[in-house]
Amino acid sequence: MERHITLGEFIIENQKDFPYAKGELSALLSSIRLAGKVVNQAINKAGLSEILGKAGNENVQGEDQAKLDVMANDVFIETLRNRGEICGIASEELEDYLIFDEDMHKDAKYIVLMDPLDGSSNIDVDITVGTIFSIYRRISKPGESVNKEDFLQPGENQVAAGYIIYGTSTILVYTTGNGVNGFTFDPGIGSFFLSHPEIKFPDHGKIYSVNEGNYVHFPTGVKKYIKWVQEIDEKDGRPYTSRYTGSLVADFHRNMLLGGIYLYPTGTTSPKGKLRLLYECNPMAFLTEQAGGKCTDGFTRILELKPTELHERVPFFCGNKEMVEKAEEFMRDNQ
Ligand SMILES: O=P(O)(O)OC[C@H]1O[C@](O)(COP(=O)(O)O)[C@@H](O)[C@@H]1O
Ligand SMILES: [Mg+2]
Ligand SMILES: [Mg+2]
Repeated sequence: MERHITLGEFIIENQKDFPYAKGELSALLSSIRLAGKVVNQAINKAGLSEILGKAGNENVQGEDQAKLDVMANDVFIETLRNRGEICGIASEELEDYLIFDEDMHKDAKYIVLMDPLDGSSNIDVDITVGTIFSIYRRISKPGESVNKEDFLQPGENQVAAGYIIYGTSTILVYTTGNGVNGFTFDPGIGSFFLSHPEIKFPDHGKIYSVNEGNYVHFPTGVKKYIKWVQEIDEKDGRPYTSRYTGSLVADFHRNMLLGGIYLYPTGTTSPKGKLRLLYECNPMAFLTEQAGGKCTDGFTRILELKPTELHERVPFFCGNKEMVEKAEEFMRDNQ
């Protein structure tokens, strides 16, 4: 039987593809893998522990934090703090970015931005959730103190991005700009193995993912696009199928494998949309483009947007190129 290579072997083997390869990025990816295992274990037995339910405080987004949001945030921060590959981190669950100023971090070249637990509304009801991460080289010089500019870089500066999906199986999917690969966790062995090599969006998609409960609040362009996908047209396989889990990672993963579009547009209740540019949209946009798809805010390429705030939100149109271009057409024609 063909032996699946482990994530560790793959990271080392592909280190050469990375211009600055000295092993720090490989070590950083391994740290994320380690923290992911710890969070995965907690999620798998969440119902048997005190980890379900709300933590009793609000995060900077004004959302009630789930205990698992806090736990996952702590696990990733402490794992990365103890391993020295990064000089700072920003998270959905932290108001401001965190500088690691211990000596072992001073010369570290990378920073991480992350959504420790994505799909929080699904935690207590056992529906798939995830972790999203985005990695940049710092702009400030090693030895200097980390500053806001290090975190407010456009998405096209990312050196790596990915997610861990805690679903029927746990899969870590990432890119360093050389394609997208997925690794399934084997709990019996305790390792991630290459299971989804060189993931590409299929040529055509037939799935649309949007919270139609917000339909009345959507811009005209989105309303017309949704009506269009629901019309009958055998030639291009409409009506499309509606699939929406409430977890970005789960909807994105399905749509990347099967072909589809995920939309979180602006709305009268969320004038800038809901998803956060730095640790939700940028990493998914990097993966999307590496997998042959397209990702915009309805008009502009997500990866070209210049961030101004850590937790800023942007409208998000992501998926098969032709599907996103069709949605953009409706947005342009109905401005
Ligand atoms: O419930 P809504 O408004 O449709 O929003 C669902 C979206 O919000 C999110 O839950 C936001 O992420 P967090 O759970 O990390 O806050 C996405 O995963 C999901 O796609
Ligand atoms: Mg999220
Ligand atoms: Mg989250």
